[in-house]
Amino acid sequence: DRIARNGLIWGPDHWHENYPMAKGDKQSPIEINSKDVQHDSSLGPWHASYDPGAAKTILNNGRTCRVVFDDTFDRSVLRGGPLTGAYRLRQLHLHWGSSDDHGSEHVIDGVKYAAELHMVHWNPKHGNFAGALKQPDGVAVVGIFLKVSGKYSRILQGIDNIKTKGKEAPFQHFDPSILFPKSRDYWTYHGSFTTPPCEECITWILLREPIEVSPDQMAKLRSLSKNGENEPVNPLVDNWRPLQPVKGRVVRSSFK
Ligand SMILES: COc1ccc(N2C[C@H](O)c3cc(S(N)(=O)=O)sc3S2(=O)=O)cc1
Ligand SMILES: [Zn+2]
Repeated sequence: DRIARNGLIWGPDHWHENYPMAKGDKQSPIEINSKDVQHDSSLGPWHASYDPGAAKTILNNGRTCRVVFDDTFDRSVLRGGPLTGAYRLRQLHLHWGSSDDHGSEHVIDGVKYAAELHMVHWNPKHGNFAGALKQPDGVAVVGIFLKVSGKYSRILQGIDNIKTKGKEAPFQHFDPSILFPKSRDYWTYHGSFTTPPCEECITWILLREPIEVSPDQMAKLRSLSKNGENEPVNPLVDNWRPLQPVKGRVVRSSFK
């Protein structure tokens, strides 16, 4: 009952009962309408310098597929763009749908992508991750849209051995930079985690150019299960939060 009450089972409309931030005025995801976007010429390029050796494991936590990195020092960092200072890469994960026509959290001019990959970084000036959560400049998430096409790009090869909730496997010598598209163009706005506790501590950096994944890669993502190994099969799909109100926020772009 406690689990049901914390909204993870009842879903997004109940999260605010345990996480009041879920009804804040800087929630994510949002729809980005190009007509309302403001180009900001002061927004420079962002730079990621990731150490492939920082990658540790890939796991299925029943809600997403996550790769975790060693963030005990400035080993894999993101800087530039809208950010001040170097933010440490902590983990990456994905949100996806039950079919190719939806699955992303952010929506661009009405377009929903098949999936959205999030690279989560935190600002070490706040001491640790828990401290960073409480700061408006505490966390930076790079969002990359995935679209399905015949062209083949290997994402997260290790999905095979984390089929059920709780499964974890080594995931080493992995440089997440290979996931970046050619263009560095991005939108940026201030928002929140798209899952509880929905803290409004995130500088979102959404890449304009989607990356392409093959149908079988998407099928692999959709073959993950929410359930544990010996429980009834409950496919892990549609782990995206519905759109949240923009509430007057301005989305800026690095491009015209
Ligand atoms: C105690 O507060 C916490 C806050 C956040 C987290 N994490 C797990 C969340 O699911 C979550 C969701 C993220 S998203 N979809 O990019 O907005 S990023 C992220 S997390 O890995 O930082 C853990 C504890
Ligand atoms: Zn996410």
